[in-house]
Amino acid sequence: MPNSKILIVEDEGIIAMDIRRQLEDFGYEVVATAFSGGQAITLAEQSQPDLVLMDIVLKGEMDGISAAHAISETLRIPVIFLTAYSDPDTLRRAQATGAYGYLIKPFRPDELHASIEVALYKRQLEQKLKDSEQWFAKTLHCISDAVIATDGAGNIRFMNPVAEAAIGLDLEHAKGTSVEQLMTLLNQSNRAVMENPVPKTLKSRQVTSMDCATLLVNQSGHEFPVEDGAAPILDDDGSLLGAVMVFRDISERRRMEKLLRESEERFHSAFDLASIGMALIALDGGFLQVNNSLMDIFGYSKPELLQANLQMLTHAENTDNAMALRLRQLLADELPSFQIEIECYHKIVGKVVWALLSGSLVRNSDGEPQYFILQIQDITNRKFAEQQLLYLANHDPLTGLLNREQFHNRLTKALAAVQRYDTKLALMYLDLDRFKLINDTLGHRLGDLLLQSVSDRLRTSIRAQDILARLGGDEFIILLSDINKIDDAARVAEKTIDMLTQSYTLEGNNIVVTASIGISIYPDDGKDSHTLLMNADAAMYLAKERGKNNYQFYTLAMTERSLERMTIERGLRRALANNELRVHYQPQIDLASGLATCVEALVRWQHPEWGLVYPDRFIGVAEETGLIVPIGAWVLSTACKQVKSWHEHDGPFSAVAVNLSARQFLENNLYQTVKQTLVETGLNPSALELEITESAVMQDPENTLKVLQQLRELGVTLSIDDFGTGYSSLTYLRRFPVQSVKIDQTFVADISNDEGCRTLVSAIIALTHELKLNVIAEGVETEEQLAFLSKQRCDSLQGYIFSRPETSATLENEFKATQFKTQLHRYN
Ligand SMILES: Nc1nc2c(ncn2[C@@H]2O[C@@H]3COP(=O)(O)O[C@H]4[C@@H](O)[C@H](n5cnc6c(=O)[nH]c(N)nc65)O[C@@H]4COP(=O)(O)O[C@H]3[C@H]2O)c(=O)[nH]1
Repeated sequence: MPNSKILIVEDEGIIAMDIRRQLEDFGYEVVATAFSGGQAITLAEQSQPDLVLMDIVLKGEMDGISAAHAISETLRIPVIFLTAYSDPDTLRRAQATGAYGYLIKPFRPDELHASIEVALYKRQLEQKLKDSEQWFAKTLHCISDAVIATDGAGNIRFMNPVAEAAIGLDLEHAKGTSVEQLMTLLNQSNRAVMENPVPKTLKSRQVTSMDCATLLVNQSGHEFPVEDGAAPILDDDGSLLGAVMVFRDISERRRMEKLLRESEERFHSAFDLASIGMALIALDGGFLQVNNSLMDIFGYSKPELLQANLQMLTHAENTDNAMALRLRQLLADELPSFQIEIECYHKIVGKVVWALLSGSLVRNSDGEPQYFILQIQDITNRKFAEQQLLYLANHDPLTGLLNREQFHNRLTKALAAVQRYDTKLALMYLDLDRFKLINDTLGHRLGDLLLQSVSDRLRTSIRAQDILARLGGDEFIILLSDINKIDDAARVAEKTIDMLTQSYTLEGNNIVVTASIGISIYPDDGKDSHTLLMNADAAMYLAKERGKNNYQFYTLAMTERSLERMTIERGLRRALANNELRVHYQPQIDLASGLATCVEALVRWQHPEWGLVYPDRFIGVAEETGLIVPIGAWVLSTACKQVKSWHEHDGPFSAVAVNLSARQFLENNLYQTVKQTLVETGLNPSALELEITESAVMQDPENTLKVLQQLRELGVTLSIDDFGTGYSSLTYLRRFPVQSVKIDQTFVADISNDEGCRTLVSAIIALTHELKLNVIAEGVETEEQLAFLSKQRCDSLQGYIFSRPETSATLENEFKATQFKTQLHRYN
């Protein structure tokens, strides 16, 4: 190894120089020459040679052996002794220093060269071995497994730090001890002592694994699960040198496994016992796992479900659309999870299950899709309740027809659709005539049955594209779509009226009902739902006014009338509050005496702008709106006060006739109002006559009869007004406690020119007298009428011929009853 650095230690200068020369010839570098032991140590320290050539006998206190000892011990530099002495004692001492060679002087240069080369090579091998050992030692230090190496007898030679920690003893103390003494191995399940793998391996020369359920009990009594085993260490020729045992503490792994097991168990029990349905679904839709609730929800057993796929439960369209889309989105990572409500099949054919389905996708650690997790909640009851609520919100509970709000929606939609085409729509507003009467006389139950039967008939009569609704009470509405001509709507209205007027047999009662229909046409009578409905309603009112049981089309005049009606209604409310109402009185003349004792009270409205307004203009609105009730009460009270005042102040009249409208009879407290008025005014009931029209009586004959009887018991006189215009039912005349009948002025007006009318008036007077009732004729204007009525022995007369209705003051001042006496005597 040329260029190796060599230190020469030789106290003989010539010999040292000779050796130097030889060394340099061999190509070595001589770093220094020392002449004593002390100098050798110092120079070795400074020059760090690869080799020291050391003479044993040196001048001074320290010989070469002592110096070599110090150099190899502290500086680990190999030393070759050069000496002339080879006695055994010197050799032994030299050997003890670990010398790399020993050359006896005189030696040949080639001997020196060979000794140096051998020493340097040996030194190099030792260094490599040391490096390798260090490398192994470091590696064993770093690995996380415990490593124990033993000799052939199983005694410890090496332990890495992990093994030291596991055993609870360091290498220094453990070295030489049998591995079996340092650890006990137990079977984890029965705690039986197990054979250590090291002796086993040493015996068998085979690799031995530990049972996986092995517990290691270490020096401190601490025990923990371990795994792995032992392997034999054999040299190149197969001789057994020892065994190496490698093991690891698997407590943490066991703990993790336990946690995982527990977590899986928790998942399984949560999965199996969850109150909502749960399923793991393969990517192709097949069921991988299902829980008990899922089976309950759909009625299938676990095996049935596990052989099936999601499609079996869901409606085809769900699987194709919403649900399939969501699953695809999960796979494409476009959604983290989803929730949808879908309609599913139950095992029982025809049974529907509504499910709230929440889904997510499970991926593995590489992000690859594994399976879907679905949670399925049975929301059938909620869904049905919602549908029920929706149905109730949109339908009339009695008839099942659409209600007002829903009709509005449909109408608005129909209008939006029809605007694109040039077609017409017709709105038929239908109201049953005198339904209240049926309801009140036959009871609400039958009333309801009638409404249901009417609905059924209407339902069957309309076409699929038409819309039928009940607006409330006895009001129905029909939207006829696709009307080409207005006549089409008229035909439907006629047919509807015919169909509805066929009698109904309800719980043994034969009931006949008629209907009034108002029709408005889109776009002629309005372009929006509100206007069309309002106008159909106005037309329906016209149908009512025109005798009911007919249909009317909307006209512009109706709008004007309805505006007027609204103005009057507003005005009347104000009139009551502002005391704008007046009562005028028209005398009634007794034919026999020629005296006027009774007057009829007639209401007027002193309008601040319009002047004096007559009842024909506002009584109808007052009746429709119910304002007639307070107005009627006011007129009654005013009239009673007036007559009372005449009684007290010797006035011209002793009795008054007051009109009552049908609406007042429908109010429950009419009797109380009359009674209280009489009490408050102090008027004798015999001085009060109440006039009711025939039609008012007929609206609710039973109730009217009851009230009339009560009023009669009070002592007031009762009279039938406008007789002859309505039913003219003699049966009622007989049954009702009335004292007089008033022939309607239309008959009186026709007396002069209508023979038939004269006959009718004569018959009414004769029949009424037969029934022992008084007859009064109103609207007497001419002498001819006066003469005829006198001749027919009409009891009393009223009309312009005697006096127009006047204020009480006017009558008090101007009315002269006596002047009629002579006039009447002409006809008596
Ligand atoms: N053409 C003509 N008409 C005559 C003649 N003599 C009297 N009249 C009118 O005939 C109507 C008689 O009253 P009615 O039949 O009860 O008819 C009354 C009555 O039904 C109703 N009415 C008036 N006041 C009240 C009231 O206080 N309450 C109620 N409920 N209705 C009333 O209004 C209707 C109209 O009242 P008015 O306009 O005051 O009209 C009165 C009166 O002015 C005549 O010779 N020729």
